[in-house]
Amino acid sequence: METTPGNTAVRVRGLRKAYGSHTAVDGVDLDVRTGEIFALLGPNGAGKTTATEILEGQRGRDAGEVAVLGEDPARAGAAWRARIGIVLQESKDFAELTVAEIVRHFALYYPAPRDPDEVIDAVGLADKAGSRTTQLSGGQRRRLDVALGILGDPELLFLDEPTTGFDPEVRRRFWDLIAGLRADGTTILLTTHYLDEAEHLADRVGVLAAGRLVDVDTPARLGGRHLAPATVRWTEAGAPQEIATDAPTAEIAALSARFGGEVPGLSVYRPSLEDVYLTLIGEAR
Ligand SMILES: Nc1ncnc2c1ncn2[C@@H]1O[C@H](COP(=O)(O)OP(=O)(O)OP(=O)(O)O)[C@@H](O)[C@H]1O
Repeated sequence: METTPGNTAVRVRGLRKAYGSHTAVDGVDLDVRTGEIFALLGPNGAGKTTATEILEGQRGRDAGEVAVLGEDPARAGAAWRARIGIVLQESKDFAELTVAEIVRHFALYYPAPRDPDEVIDAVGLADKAGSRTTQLSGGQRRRLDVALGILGDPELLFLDEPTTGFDPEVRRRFWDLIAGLRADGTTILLTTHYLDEAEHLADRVGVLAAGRLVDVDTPARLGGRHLAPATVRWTEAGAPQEIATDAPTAEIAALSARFGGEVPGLSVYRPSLEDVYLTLIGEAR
């Protein structure tokens, strides 16, 4: 089976989609490389869900070229569908079934599924295998969604806001699970509103604003973040002081020499991913 031309899992050129007079996706070019975690960021209504649903083959497009695992999702069939995994924002409802029953049932839909018990274990639900979904917490429901998304052993996994409502510890464990999937070779396209999640997980991020992709880069370089000066702050004569500098270490050494050791209230600040993200979407308005 053909995987991907030039190690590209997703290739999009000139993608356009309008709902009536409203253009939701407005000429997007995007490449997701095989084996990477790519995070799509953007404010509410930016077009993330529309774009990903087109890539998943769940929504038609008005214009543009799209290749996902080498095939056009608008025309691809069941064999292609078995190579992708999808975790939607909303959980499905399976009130009367247990976790194990659901996972075993859905395994029947795939030509070469992963072992259901191993998948339940991988998402940390082994001790809930006999529980009905109504007895699960929100975070546990989300883990079941992910279990179903990875059950077919997909080459490409779509994760739509996977950790909404998770407590911090569960989020960390979930991140480990996602990083483990990447380590196993799964390509992951993630949409999220959590900048720390993108920073922790993503190899590259793309920022979508009003249907246009305004920047694509690593979390460290997005929006020229790596080039931005650092701000050194300290307290002197009871008043806060600050200086923007490309050489914070030299500034601190000079300050330390001047104070004869410890510099009161010393901190070094660099723009966070959230800072550059907010600047990028502000400029796009
Ligand atoms: N089925 C639809 N019919 C009409 N307009 C739609 C439809 N789906 C989405 N839209 C509009 O298209 C735009 C993009 O929506 P989309 O759901 O793709 O954004 P999003 O980036 O996923 O937002 P969020 O972060 O809130 O999930 C929005 O203005 C939305 O109102």
